Amino acid sequence: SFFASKNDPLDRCGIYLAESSTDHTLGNFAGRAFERDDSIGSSEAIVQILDIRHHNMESGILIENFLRTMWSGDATAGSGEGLEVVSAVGGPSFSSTGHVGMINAVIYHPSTLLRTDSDLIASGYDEITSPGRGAFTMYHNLTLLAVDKIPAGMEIFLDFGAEYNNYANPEQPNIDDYRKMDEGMQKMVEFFNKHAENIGEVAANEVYDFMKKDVLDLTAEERAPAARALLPDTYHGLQAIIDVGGSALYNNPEVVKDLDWLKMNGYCQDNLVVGISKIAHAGRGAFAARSMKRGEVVSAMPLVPLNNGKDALIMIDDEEDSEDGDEPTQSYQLLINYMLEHPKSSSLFFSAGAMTNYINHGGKNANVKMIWSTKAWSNVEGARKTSVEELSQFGPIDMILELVATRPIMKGEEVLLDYGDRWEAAWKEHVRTWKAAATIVKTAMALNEIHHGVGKPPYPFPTEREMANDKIDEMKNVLLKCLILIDEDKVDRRRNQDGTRTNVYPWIPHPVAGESRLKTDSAIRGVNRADCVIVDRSGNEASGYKYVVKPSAEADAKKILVKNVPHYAIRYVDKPYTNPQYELGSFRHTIQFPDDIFPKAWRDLDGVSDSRDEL
Ligand SMILES: C[S@@+](CC[C@H](N)C(=O)[O-])C[C@H]1O[C@@H](n2cnc3c(N)ncnc32)[C@H](O)[C@@H]1O
Repeated sequence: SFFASKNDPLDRCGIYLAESSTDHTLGNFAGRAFERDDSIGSSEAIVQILDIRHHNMESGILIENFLRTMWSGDATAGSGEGLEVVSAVGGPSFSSTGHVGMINAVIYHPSTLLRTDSDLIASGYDEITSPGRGAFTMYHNLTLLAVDKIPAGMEIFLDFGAEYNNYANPEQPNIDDYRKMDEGMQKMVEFFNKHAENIGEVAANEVYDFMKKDVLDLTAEERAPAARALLPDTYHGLQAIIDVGGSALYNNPEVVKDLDWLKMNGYCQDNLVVGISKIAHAGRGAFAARSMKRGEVVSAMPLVPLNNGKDALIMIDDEEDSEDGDEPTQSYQLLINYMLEHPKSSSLFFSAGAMTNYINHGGKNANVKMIWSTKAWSNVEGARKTSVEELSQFGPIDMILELVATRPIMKGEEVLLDYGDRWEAAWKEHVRTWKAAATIVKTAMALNEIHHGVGKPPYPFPTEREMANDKIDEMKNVLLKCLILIDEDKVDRRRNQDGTRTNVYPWIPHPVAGESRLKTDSAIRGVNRADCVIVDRSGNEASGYKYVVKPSAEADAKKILVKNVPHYAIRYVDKPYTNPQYELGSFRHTIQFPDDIFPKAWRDLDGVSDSRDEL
């Protein structure tokens, strides 16, 4: 099962949170070696924040510092939820840094797009009748993907795109300089091993200098200075660089930390795995990946403050017809259910811990509690003395809460926190008064389950022509998305009856081997995710289904077809603004920040603000 096995890699921590080697900012470090295309860490929850800039156009609330710590909806497969989607995530996807020379991982949007919800549905969750409808996120399974070999102890560096502003800087080696020079050095070592003895030391050094100056100037052109800086003084130094794992690691030894140091000074980021909560209607939950002792840190939660948070998370429905003079309807973003609140503070706090966003309310059955971090590399004391208005001077590295076990936790046990009495009362009231809408419209989750249910045979997607008319109403809230990368070199040009031509490209799998840039682009920026229409289908249940699709996002859609698209690369997604998380009447409540640890300096309200719970 999920948790079993003696030499389970889960028994060793796979990734640690600590201070980055690059700056006073958070970083993540490999707890073991990773191969290219391995996934790193656990599968995170994603909370999609919708049109937040639009909803704050008139509020005057400063939200940019908060948003800067979030991903764009493109990176998490959520950009189709609305006009502007920003994604709140925790864990290594949140707390890793970037580096122009040493990108070794990407946030991998197909992991989320291709998620399944069979476990949730099998647990008895009924999306129509559950009072949990719209109260927890439907986005999960976000993972990091290694795009390079990563030695144990090395910092995880993500491609944020922004590093590429520095990509052309000739003073600074970039990822391709490192890679090409490593290849070159390998060849040089082979050359000198073979010939140095015969030609003698003087001639060998002359050859080396010739390669280093003239050959490099000719081949690396404007990258020559950056590339040359990576080469040792004499050819004798080449082998040592190859031996440590290449020029990037040789020139930046500080990016690899000692595993014992990490164990002592870092926070393990994969102590928790996701599963279906044991609590009815709660959705997913966090479960212990390994047994933990009382007092042990289960996970760390770096906090991101959002000033005037409750107001900033209000959505105003300005589409609604207000002819009758009614005020436009207001509701809260789903994110509020994932935020910490203290009644005496105007600030809310997003906790970006590894898997901590999955932790449910356990009331008296809670087995973890929050305490402040005392790590030497953090400056919690400084942040705690600063007023909420000034808090943005501090990064999440200085606002770390530890979730510690209040009793021994067994491997496989659900980890639960006490959200507070007011939360519990609000949830009880919600369950008492909640009524299911009479809806026959299915969500993407329900439809994907038909075609991709785990443990069920694949059920074919209908072609455009086969789409039954009586299904159209039921399907009106969803769109088809295909993961598409095409092999441009293998185009097949067909002449149509009307004289036009159609280009038919073969589909290629992703992740793709080869060029790093294409790989990171398609992984994180959603460039291989397109609206699509199914034109034809072949295969059967036993052999699997293959499709011919029309990528309708292409301007020239009519004239492009993609063939051999496998069944798994096709998914339904919800149309904008139809996900249950936007429905009025969905449960909304913050998590209580424990009073005994809430800093005095952050208390800027008088505290009689319970009425703010209601909109
Ligand atoms: C921070 S999230 C916890 C993770 C969430 N279960 C998920 O699947 O993403 C908080 C939300 O989880 C659900 N939840 C947490 N504890 C619960 C409980 N004891 N009973 C019912 N729902 C709960 C509620 O929908 C709440 O708004």
